[in-house]
Amino acid sequence: MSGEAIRFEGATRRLDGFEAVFDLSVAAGTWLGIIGPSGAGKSTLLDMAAGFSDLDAGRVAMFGADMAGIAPADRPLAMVFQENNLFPGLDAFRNAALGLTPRLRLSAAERAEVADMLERVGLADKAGRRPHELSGGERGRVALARAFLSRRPILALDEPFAALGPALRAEMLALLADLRVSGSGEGTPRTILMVTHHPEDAVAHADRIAFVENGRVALEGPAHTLLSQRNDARLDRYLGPGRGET
Ligand SMILES: Nc1ncnc2c1ncn2[C@@H]1O[C@H](COP(=O)(O)OP(=O)(O)OP(=O)(O)O)[C@@H](O)[C@H]1O
Repeated sequence: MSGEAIRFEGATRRLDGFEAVFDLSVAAGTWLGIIGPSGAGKSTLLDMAAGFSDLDAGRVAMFGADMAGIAPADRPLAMVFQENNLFPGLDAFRNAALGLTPRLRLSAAERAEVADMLERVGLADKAGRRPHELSGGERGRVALARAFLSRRPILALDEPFAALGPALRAEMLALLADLRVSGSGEGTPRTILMVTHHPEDAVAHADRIAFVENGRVALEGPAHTLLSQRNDARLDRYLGPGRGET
């Protein structure tokens, strides 16, 4: 899939004294890291893309189609939250399978597809466990399996691995990088919008980085150069002294 995966055009949300107005274009197949201070509007950006509430002005388009009035479930986007949003009463297999179909009865082919995805995320032997019987990293794996099974071309991740330690976070990011290519069917990598509080994670994995500040995309550019330019006072303030100079 080529072209533009998502475009924000003056996409506006007003919340109790806070106004976010986003203009941003993300090419299909891009991994975009979204960074910025707390309260800058990063989650609001993903929320606008997911369509959980209406815009106050402007528009969001995906693959050229205006998303106004399109329910979250009907958008070509899957969302992964930090809490993973797994159903506590369902085992890992069922939770993952919900990405494929809301039905509980699966065909043999569907069962095989879910089993294959659980294998890929390293949970083949834990398919029967419910979320509370899994570690944080394992729950994250189930959430990723569900997102990839949904076959939606855009994945939006809001601090998905924030609760994990550095080594496990690195492991999960590597898994995401692998699934993004190998788990995409036709060979086109998924487009990823990933909010992170770890700029180094964005540099390590993302193609591009958007720096969000005060409800705007203040800077957007290639991951490897955006943070090292250090010619922007707002970015300097966010990164702190001595960061991003590599
Ligand atoms: N439902 C809401 N009602 C009113 N204000 C809200 C609501 N949700 C978020 N806000 C405000 O909107 C602003 C942006 O919030 P948002 O969660 O998008 O920031 P963020 O960059 O994701 O922050 P963090 O990094 O801390 O998660 C904040 O000032 C927040 O207090």
